[in-house]
Parts: sequence; C-alpha cells; structure tokens
Amino acid sequence: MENGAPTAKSVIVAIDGPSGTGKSSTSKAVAAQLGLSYLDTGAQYRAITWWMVSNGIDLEDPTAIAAVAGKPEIISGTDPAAPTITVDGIDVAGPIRTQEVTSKVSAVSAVPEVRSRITELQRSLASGAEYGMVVEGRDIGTTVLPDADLKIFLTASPEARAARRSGELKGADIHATREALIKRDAADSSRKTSPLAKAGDAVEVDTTELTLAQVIECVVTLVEEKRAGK
Ligand SMILES: Nc1ncnc2c1ncn2[C@@H]1O[C@H](COP(=O)(O)OP(=O)(O)O)[C@@H](O)[C@H]1O
Ligand SMILES: Nc1ccn([C@H]2C[C@H](O)[C@@H](COP(=O)(O)OP(=O)(O)O)O2)c(=O)n1
Repeated sequence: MENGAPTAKSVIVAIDGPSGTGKSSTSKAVAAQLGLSYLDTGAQYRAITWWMVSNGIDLEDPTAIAAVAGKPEIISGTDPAAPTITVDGIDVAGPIRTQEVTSKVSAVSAVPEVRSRITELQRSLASGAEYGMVVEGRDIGTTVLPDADLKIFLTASPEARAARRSGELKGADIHATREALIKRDAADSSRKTSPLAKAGDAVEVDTTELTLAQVIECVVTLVEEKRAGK
C-alpha cells in the first residue's frame, strides 16, 4: 500500500479484557488463522515499564514518569507466528514478564503521557496493517480503535484466571496469584485515563468453561460473519 492505509478487505479486531482471560493466546491464533497482523499492547506497556525500571525512574512519581515517557523507542513485530518487542534495539520479550515489571506496569500505564504515546504507536501500526490486525489490550475497543470492525471483551472467573496464570508460572501459589490479579485489575479498571472497560458495542465472551480452542473458534466465526456482512 503506497499510503499505508488498510485495504478494503482488511479487518480490525479489538480484543479486551482482564489478565488471564485468554486475550494473547486467542488473538495470536485468530490472527494466524485469518492471515492478519497481531499486536500485544500489554507488551508495549510492559516494555516502557521495563525501561523506567532499568533507568531508575521513581515510579511513585507520575510527574517523573511523564517527563521521560517519550524517550524509549518501542518497536513491536506484528507477525502472530513470532511477535517481537524491542526497546532501543534491545529484545525485551523475556525481561518484560518478570514479577517486578508485572507489579509496576499498572502505575506506569496509568500516566496520561505514557498512554498517549503508546496509543499513537498502536494506531499507526493498526492503520499500516495491509490485511488488518487483531489488537489485544484493555482499552482498544473503547479508546484506541473505537471504529474497530469487531470488538470482543473476554472475561473469566478470578479462580480460572489465577489457575491459568499460576500454571504458566510453574507452580506459583494460586492464592497469591489470584490476589495479585485482582489488585492489578482494580488498578487498571479505576484509573482516570482510558481504564479497562467493555465497549458498549463489544461482544462479551465468558471463557471460564470454554477451552482455548472453543474461544478461538468463537472469535474466528464472529470475524467471518462480520466479513460476510452479517
Ligand atoms: N479457555 C482457556 N482455557 C484454559 N486455559 C486457557 C484458556 N485461554 C487461555 N488459557 C491459558 O491461560 C494462560 C493465560 O492466557 P493468555 O492468553 O496469556 O491471557 P491474557 O492475555 O488475557 O492474560 C495461558 O497459559 C493460556 O494458554
Ligand atoms: N491496552 C492496554 C494493555 C495493557 N495495559 C496495562 C495494564 C496491564 O495490567 C498491563 C499488562 O498487560 P498484559 O496484557 O501484558 O497483562 P497480562 O499478561 O494479561 O496479565 O498493561 C493497559 O493499560 N492498556
């Protein structure tokens, strides 16, 4: 595309929801199946948080965070088969998943200057995706891409989400994981700027009793119905 605009057939899918509802796994699989690009916006907020931690920024001080929000260069690779994330050329795919980053990402992502910077990156990547993109996060349907062709809001019980996460963290204490998830959801849902929320026109899918394969199939069907103009 000469001007980087999406083709007529391109489709933008926004997938939002709290932690552990299956956003990343579902979004990657749906994008791969339908030949779309994929963007993990949580990874971008984790990346800027990693940079702040690495540079000794006082994360108790929103003004200090805002002052440097424009500094790191964050680049996301959007191939669903091999998504990547770099900060100033450093591959941070591993470091952004540490407990330290996870515990600090809500404070950093609540700062309006951080959100406007990252939102701009997200919109630019989405508009440049030739066949369209599956974008997952917390505020994609409400704020980042309010005109998305399809909006999905994934939910699951705190118990199911904690069990999934502690499974990933190789036997981490399920009660501690559940408490940490609930605390992060509360912070993400109550911040002033662009909180975690379901868009009015989003389709809600409760994944508690569904397998990952069932969730993927459900979302693929919804995208295909949209494309068919139903
Ligand atoms: N419906 C499901 N049933 C069981 N496990 C699931 C389901 N969806 C996702 N998972 C698993 O739960 C974990 C968290 O999923 P993930 O996609 O990272 O969620 P999120 O991006 O919403 O935090 C992963 O290990 C994933 O394989
Ligand atoms: N669109 C987004 C995506 C993530 N965030 C913030 C809030 C989340 O707690 C963190 C991390 O998101 P991420 O999707 O990586 O979280 P999980 O891996 O699902 O637990 O980033 C956000 O504020 N807005």
